[in-house]
This record gives sequence, structure tokens and C-alpha cells, in this order.
Amino acid sequence: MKDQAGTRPDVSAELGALRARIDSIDDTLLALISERAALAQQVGHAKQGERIYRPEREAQIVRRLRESNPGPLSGETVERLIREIMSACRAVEEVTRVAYLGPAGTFSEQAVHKQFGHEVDALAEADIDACFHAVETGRADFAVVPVENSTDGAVGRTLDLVVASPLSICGEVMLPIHQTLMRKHGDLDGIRRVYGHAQSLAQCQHWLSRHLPDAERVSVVSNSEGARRAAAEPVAATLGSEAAAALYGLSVVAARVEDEASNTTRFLVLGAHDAAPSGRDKTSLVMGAKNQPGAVVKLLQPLADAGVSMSKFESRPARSGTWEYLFFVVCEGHRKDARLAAALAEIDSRAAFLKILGSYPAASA
Ligand SMILES: O=C(O)C(=O)C[C@]1(C(=O)O)C=C[C@@H](O)C=C1
Repeated sequence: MKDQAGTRPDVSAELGALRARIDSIDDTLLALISERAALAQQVGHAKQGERIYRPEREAQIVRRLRESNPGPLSGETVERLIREIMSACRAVEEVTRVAYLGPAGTFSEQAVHKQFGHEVDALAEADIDACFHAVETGRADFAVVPVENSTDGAVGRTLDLVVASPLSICGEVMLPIHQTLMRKHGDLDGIRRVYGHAQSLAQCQHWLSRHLPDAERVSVVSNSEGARRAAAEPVAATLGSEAAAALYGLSVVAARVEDEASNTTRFLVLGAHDAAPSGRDKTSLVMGAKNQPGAVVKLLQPLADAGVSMSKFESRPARSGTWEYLFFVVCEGHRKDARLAAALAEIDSRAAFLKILGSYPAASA
């Protein structure tokens, strides 16, 4: 015999018992989360006007819980949950305002929520320059901007701005990027135009050549702008995040159309200060070499001598118009670590120009 919901009585008794235990756990969870929020509020008062957002403390909490995670939830899920709880606790202290490359529905917006959770004022800006400007003028507390993609390389505008800006890097966010092809109605048939941000188009070029060889590719300022246009043009489709499909009333034609399955974008979090040491940090710097043979090697030698690993080395024109270059380096460690501090002092004495862009917690793998 089955009950009204079509469940056998013994199954429904077992379900009822399990759900009663889940209810009781939810009560305990809510009581504990409320207690945690009240403690965060006290921490906020104890800080007496000091900065509320502490990226190093949040990174330590995330790492500790990922390490002690008993399962069955994945490490990523545990991180997402605890970051959301910290977001809510932080908001009882003060709501954090975060500028990002808008409009809504961009991967940058996803990066904001991955780092800061959803209890933030996420401010959509027109371009990367405006994100920097928002923090520099005090309209936002932080900016989240893309700096490099694993398929398509560096975001030059971010690198240029970070050299001149008084802001410091206080965090990094690694976001797996899955591109979705979407349009108003229909499948691949009849698509004559594909919109997308230049980076998105570049990340999907082989897929597009294979599946839509005759469609025109049109680069737009953001994937959300592409979604807005595709919503109005029956023969057009756009690349972008799956979130944009729901936001702009489009249907998904094909998911995960990026050429590299591990396609990831690294974002920087910029604020008025960098972060205190968290135990597993990175330091970003930019330097200019004197125009002499072997100058770049001499600049990097102190890092090698100190046994400091470098995770990134990127050169970029110094924009002086004279074939001079700036070298961007990301190395392991915090600028306050004795070994790295000594190496940086040595580089400073050798370089034509050195700027430490900030030390910050390394993102989880
Ligand atoms: O420990 C602090 O300084 C807090 O404000 C608490 C807390 C948290 O929820 O754990 C919240 C915000 C900070 O960014 C770091 C941690």
C-alpha cells in the first residue's frame, strides 16, 4: 500500500525520522550561525574603526575548514558555504562595497561573489578604469578586476592601471570559466552572428570554427551587452555565463564551448591596503630594468638566491614609446617574510624602477 504521496508506509516512516533529524540540525545551525554573527559584531566593535574586511583571516578560516572537511561535501562547496556565512557576518559589522566590470551577469560579478559572498553591495562599472576609480575616490571599498586568463593571457589594461594606481592588491580569485552559447530561440541552425567579449570569443575560437564556420563574430564591450543584443536579434547568439541566459531571457544552445576544459580567469582584489600574512601568500611586483646586457637576469637573481619561487613573469611595454619594458612578477611569500623582504630590498637596489603591488593570500587550488 502507498500513501497519498505514493510512498510506502515503511519508507515514509524512515523519511519522516530522517527529516526530523534534519530539522533539528537546521535549528542548531541557525542558533550557531546567529551566535557567530553576534561574535562578529563584537569583533567589529573591538576593531574600533579599523578595517572590517580581513582577507588573511578569511583565507585562514577557509583553509582550516577545507583541511578538516570530513566529506561528503567537496572542498569547493565547504569554501562556498563558509564564505557565504562570513559574508553575512561581515555585513552585520558593515556592508562591503565592491566595484566590478559590469553589467550584471558577467564573470567578474561571479568573481565578486566567490570572494565576498552575496551580502555585499556589488557595483557594476562600465570598464576596468571605472573599477579602479570607484575605489580611489571612496565610492567603493574594493574592486575585483580580471588580470589573466589561462587560455588567452594577460589583461593589459589591468596591468597598466595597477602600475599607476595608489591601490594595493589584497586578494586573488581563481574562477573556472565555462562559456555558454545562447540565443533567443532555437538551436545552432540559422545563427548568422555570434557576439561576445573579445576574450570570450578568443577562448572559443576552435569551437566556433567547427560548429559555426560561417557566422560573423562580433566583439562587444561585455558578454552581457552581447546577451542584450542577442535577445533582440533572432539570427544572433552570444557567448557568456549561464547566469546571463536567465538574466536576459535567452535559451542555452550549447554549454561549455570553451576550447580548454580547464579555462580559468584570475582576478585581483584591489583596496587601499594589501593583506597581512596568512601563512600561504603571494606578492606581486613590477619592475623596470636598466638598459644593460643581462639586466633582467640580474633583477631576478635575488629571488633565485633566496629560494623564492616565481609563479608568473610577464613583460609589457612601459608606454614610453621607446621600446622600454616593465616586468610583472608574482612570487610566493609575503613581503614581510624575512627572506622575501631581503630579496626585494636587493632588487630595489638594482632596478631602475620597482613597485610592490601587494601581498595577499593565495587562492585555494
Ligand atoms: O575576525 C574578524 O576580524 C572578523 O571581522 C570576523 C570575520 C568572520 O566572519 O570570521 C568577518 C570579517 C573579516 O573579513 C574576517 C572575519
